[in-house]
Amino acid sequence: MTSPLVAPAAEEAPIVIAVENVSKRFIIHQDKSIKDRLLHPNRTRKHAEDFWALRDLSINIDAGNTIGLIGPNGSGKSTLLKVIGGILAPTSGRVLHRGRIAALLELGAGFHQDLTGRENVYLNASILGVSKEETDARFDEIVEFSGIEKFIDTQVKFYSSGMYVRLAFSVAVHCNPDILLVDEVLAVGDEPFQNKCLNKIREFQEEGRTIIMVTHNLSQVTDFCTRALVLGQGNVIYDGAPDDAVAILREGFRTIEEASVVRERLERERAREEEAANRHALGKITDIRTMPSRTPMHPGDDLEVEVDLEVARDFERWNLGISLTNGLKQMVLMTTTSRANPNYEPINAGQHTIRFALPGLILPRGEYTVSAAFFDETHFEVHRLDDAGAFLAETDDRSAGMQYTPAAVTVS
Ligand SMILES: Nc1ncnc2c1ncn2[C@@H]1O[C@H](COP(=O)(O)OP(=O)(O)OP(=O)(O)O)[C@@H](O)[C@H]1O
Repeated sequence: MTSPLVAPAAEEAPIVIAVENVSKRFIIHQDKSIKDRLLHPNRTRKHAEDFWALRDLSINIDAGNTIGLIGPNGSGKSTLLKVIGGILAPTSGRVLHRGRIAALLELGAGFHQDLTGRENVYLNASILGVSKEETDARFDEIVEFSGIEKFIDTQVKFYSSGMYVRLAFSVAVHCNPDILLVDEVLAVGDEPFQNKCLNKIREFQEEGRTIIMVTHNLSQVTDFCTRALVLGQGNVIYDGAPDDAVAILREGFRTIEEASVVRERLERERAREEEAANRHALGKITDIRTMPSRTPMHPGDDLEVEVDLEVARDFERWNLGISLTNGLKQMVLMTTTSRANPNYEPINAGQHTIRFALPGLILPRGEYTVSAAFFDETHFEVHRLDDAGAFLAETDDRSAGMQYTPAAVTVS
């Protein structure tokens, strides 16, 4: 059973729940096959089989964390939560905890069917260790939060599942728990109530309380949890960052080995992203200016493009490309420093302006923009700036399309 942790921990966030080598066995009774029954008619119709819902789990949970327990159906989430809450005894191992636990587990658990909502509030609160006087003081708040004032004196057997959850959640959160255990039950409430509960959970987080939630709503895990455990066949197959836990679950992995393959891949991806972010920080295109020899431009006019570049280190080899795009988002021309001048110089850390001269452009009528991208020695795109420096081109309409030419015609 769950027992109080004895020695207070010295570190800042003490361990409030310690699951130590917990296993849970259920005995499943199954009907025997027809053959078995014919061969042994006098024996019982059922045979018992051991089923291990939890297999030697050890988990420490620090105060102030919000833990998401996720995993496929039947992976042991609810069983683990019940063992932590002291509702189920582990077959072996033990759970230690510090502080008051409020558990919102199975629908209606802890509620007595023949008692009214009011009576159940007192019953539930007393199970959570709250005195009658304290419950008296909080009663109105509990009922108001639940939003079921009209039914508070009705026997709970007439409640809808949503009404149960409203009252049970309200009692649990108003009993000042240090640790709140929430099973999927919240999904039963309507959306406004779910939001109210989630806001309450946020409040609890800010107050430094510990929350463990079982949910199939994976966005709740990434939005709310500071840590997530993925269970698979009674084992913890992942314990760590909520984003990774969700990725592992989404990819359908069920064993520790399979999950570790994904974890390694995620770590590699993260390292690559980090490296890319570091490299992106090395250069920035801050401005692009276009200077046509005439505005609007006419066929045969020259265009100058200036790109302001700021780099955080020296670059021996580098490249900067510009492209002209028309109003249909088609690239009509591109060039780079390496194309325009294969012998261009290295650049030092600091500010630079790169000038491109584009003489004698013959552009169809329309609006154009310029994009620029800066590449390092490995051709990695450090930074790009799209669709800056707009300018207009004008023609005498002697031709149309992707090209302009001053078309002439004779008829013979
Ligand atoms: N009282 C019980 N008797 C026998 N088997 C049980 C009992 N409670 C749970 N189990 C079995 O233990 C396994 C784990 O169940 P549990 O409810 O913990 O899973 P879960 O991960 O919460 O699943 P779900 O996502 O479907 O809620 C299941 O195979 C279930 O059938």
